[in-house]
Amino acid sequence: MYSVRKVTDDLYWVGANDHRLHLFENIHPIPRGVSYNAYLLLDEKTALFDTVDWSVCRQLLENMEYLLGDRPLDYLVINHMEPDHGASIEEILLRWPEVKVISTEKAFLFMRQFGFHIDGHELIEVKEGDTFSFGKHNVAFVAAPMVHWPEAMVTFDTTSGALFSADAFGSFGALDGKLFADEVNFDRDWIDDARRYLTNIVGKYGPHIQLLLKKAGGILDQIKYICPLHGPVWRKDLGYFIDKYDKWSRYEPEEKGVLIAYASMYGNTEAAAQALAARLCEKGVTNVWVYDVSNTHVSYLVSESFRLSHIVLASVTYNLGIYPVMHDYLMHLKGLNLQHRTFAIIENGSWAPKSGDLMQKFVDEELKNMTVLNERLSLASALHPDKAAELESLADAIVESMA
Ligand SMILES: Cc1cc2nc3c(=O)[nH]c(=O)nc-3n(C[C@H](O)[C@H](O)[C@H](O)COP(=O)(O)O)c2cc1C
Repeated sequence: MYSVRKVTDDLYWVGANDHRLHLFENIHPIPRGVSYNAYLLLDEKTALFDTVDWSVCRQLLENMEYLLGDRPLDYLVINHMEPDHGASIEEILLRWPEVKVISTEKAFLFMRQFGFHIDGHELIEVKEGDTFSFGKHNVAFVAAPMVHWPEAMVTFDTTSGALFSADAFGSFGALDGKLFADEVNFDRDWIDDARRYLTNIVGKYGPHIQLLLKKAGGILDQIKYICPLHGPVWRKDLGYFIDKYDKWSRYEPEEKGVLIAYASMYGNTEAAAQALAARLCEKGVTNVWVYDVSNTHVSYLVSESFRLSHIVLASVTYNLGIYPVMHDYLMHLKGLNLQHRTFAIIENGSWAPKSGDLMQKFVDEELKNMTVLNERLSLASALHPDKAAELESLADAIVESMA
């Protein structure tokens, strides 16, 4: 059975939702599922913008057959050919052998690399600034390299103001009937998954997102809809989400607040993390979030690190090193290029505490544009009352640095 939503009079969402996949890219948990969005334009010519993951191809086909009726599919526009969107390309070509495929040179190369049989079909290679007409609707193609793959482009419908934004402006989370961001409480129910999606998946390519935002900036007043490949479509309050993207891609925190990430085996470092959280709240800083790195998936830690201005690393020493799970979290921050945060350190060890120096070295040498506060809390096995003054000065230093 078809399941489509109308975006405009002649543009339809023909994608599908997936609640079965546990790990997006086989790494990021998606407890709220995910949507694969594709859009069908019924103009004088018909055009499908992107396809869907293979797991939901059947739904895409039913949606298209319903809307097309006796009409042929004239064009397939591929903005992004990563398999969660491109996997159904070949099926579309098999069912509509006359369809002409519009995409970038690199995307065609990737299609061949992935083994799609595209040759023998009419391929229309486009690049930055090229335009095309489907009848009433004229579109312009805009290169979006590394948002999130090098072949990516976005397509702007200059007639309707719809921006087919590929992976940009996407989010984890299945739509479950609600297509538009204004049909949900986005700021309450979606923003965390949108941030987790963007920061973990494209976080490394902030400058490339900035480039795309600059291009979009020139036509901001003409953009009426943002149609991403995952998550809700935007037709109201576009500035809210564009502003979030701007912050994330400039590595600026959204909020003044403290993330306390602790690594603890027997609970003593955890107790110190809790004591610090309590002291901070006592001093009026209540935007404090405490996470155990061992039972929090790193994608959430990354997302929270992008949200908040301050990060406290509290780790036991483990075989003269940083606790491995904490080290993994730090490696993710490095890989995703996070910058402009203030760090504080709590270390623990029973015979040769090293984690403090090592975490400091990591932040200083492996991350960019970070500040580490001088005050450090160093524990020999457990936090005792004789450390109250050190704890206090660490809390004070954090509060002062937030002013
Ligand atoms: C496998 C293992 C390796 C450890 N390596 C060190 C070490 O190199 N140096 C050290 O001072 N303590 C080491 N410790 C001890 C813990 O870091 C220490 O007991 C710490 O206080 C535990 O804090 P927690 O209660 O938060 O787990 C090690 C403990 C384990 C289990």
